[in-house]
Amino acid sequence: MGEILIIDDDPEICETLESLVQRQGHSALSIRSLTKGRAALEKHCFDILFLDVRLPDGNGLDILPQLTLLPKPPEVIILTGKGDPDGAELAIKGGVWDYILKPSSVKEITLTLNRAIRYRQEKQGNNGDVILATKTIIGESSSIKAVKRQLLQVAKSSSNLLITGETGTGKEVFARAIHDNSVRKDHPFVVVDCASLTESLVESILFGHRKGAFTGAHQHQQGLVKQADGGTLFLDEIGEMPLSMQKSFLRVLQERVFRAVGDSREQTSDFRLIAATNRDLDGMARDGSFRNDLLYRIKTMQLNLPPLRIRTGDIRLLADYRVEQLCKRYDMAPKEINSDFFELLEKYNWPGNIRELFNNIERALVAAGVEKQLYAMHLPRTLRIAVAKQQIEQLSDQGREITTDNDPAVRNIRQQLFDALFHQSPPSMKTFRDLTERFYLITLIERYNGNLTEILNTSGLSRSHLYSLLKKHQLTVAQQ
Ligand SMILES: Nc1ncnc2c1ncn2[C@@H]1O[C@H](COP(=O)(O)OP(=O)(O)OP(=O)(O)O)[C@@H](O)[C@H]1O
Repeated sequence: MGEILIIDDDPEICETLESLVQRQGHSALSIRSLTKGRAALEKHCFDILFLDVRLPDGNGLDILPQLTLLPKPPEVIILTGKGDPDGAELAIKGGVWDYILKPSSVKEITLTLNRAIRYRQEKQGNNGDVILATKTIIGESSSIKAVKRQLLQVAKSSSNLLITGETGTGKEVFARAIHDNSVRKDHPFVVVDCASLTESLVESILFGHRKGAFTGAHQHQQGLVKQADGGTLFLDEIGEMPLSMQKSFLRVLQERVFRAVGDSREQTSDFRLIAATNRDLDGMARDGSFRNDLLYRIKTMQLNLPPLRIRTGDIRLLADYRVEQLCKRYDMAPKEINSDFFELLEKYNWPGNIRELFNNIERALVAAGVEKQLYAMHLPRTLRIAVAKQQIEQLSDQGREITTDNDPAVRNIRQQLFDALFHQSPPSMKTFRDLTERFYLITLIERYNGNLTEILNTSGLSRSHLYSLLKKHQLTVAQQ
């Protein structure tokens, strides 16, 4: 049995909550103001606190810092109204357990309350410590540290969660870590890849089917939603879920009730939903390709993962981790990583993020074979060319103001590009010609400091030909 405190100035809400709480076998105390609520919390230890945001003598959220000072702070469930859209966000940032939007169904409040009580009991059996199992989440940059802190917060709650981030940023890794750090960790973590669901089979895969429900349904089949009962249902790439399915899924989310294909009985499943996407769901909702009401439901809480290019400081850690992991997996002797290997990795902008980084490292390891050290030259040629091109682009942009022919960076990059081009199979004639044409022009512009007459004399090009080449390579001749 738990002890529940309700702080809300609305007598009707207090009454409803009190009777609901008591029906679940807990004791309840209602208080109508913030000041009296503070006093009650000082005097007595409560397990759960239902807290209204707008109170006659202040904002309910202001009480949160005081709670952290209590020896055994209660789990907080915020009661927030529709007119207070920031309430939920502030509440989550303040580290509360969950929030309920007023008015809410009795079922929804009961579910939230029961989860909070269950969490509380487990936590007490645990001395109150939550151990963050993030061994698989590598990174020490400030942006990843901030997301790890949020991970700890959202793992405490059972609210629906949307993880956003570019492809390969680790959305599934985070979803698993949240599950592993939650009270549901001993129950299944079920992954649904929405991109691979075909419209005809989607209902049966998610909700299951009865024997004979359709041609080919030779036996009863349990769906993924039921398999996630007690655990976490992870909907990967939710933006790909067919519109027809979004409607049925919304009902499951609201009521946690569903019907298997060909079955007249309803079944229940108590799962925590985590959805992930690299698409702009708000934009999709605006143009009608994603249901607004479903979006509103799934993004009760949100976690946004940073792209690798804004946390280049983590690249070394990730590379070390991956090399060690692969050496163990393939039973290879540990390899040392040369600094030029890291330097090259740090120069690339990684549109495919950590997945792309890991793939390239694996290819380098294969290329290195039994060699003890990993060098930049072991990295795939395509990557080295991309880095060289990227740098030349940067330099030629800057070149209008700063580069000189003696700039070691320019020479170094050219060398890198030629090494990269001829290290394995040579490029096509056209690629090679385009690249060398570009270097040639950049070199002339630098050498003659943008003096058009000298560039024309040396190159032997006609003025119109030179201009068309400059246009092709997006270069300009500017005197310094
Ligand atoms: N912080 C991290 N530490 C270690 N490995 C990571 C981290 N983040 C991602 N990875 C690894 O990167 C790869 C891609 O991760 P994951 O599949 O979770 O990305 P994703 O964002 O779900 O990708 P997609 O959008 O394409 O589904 C996996 O091999 C994963 O183990």
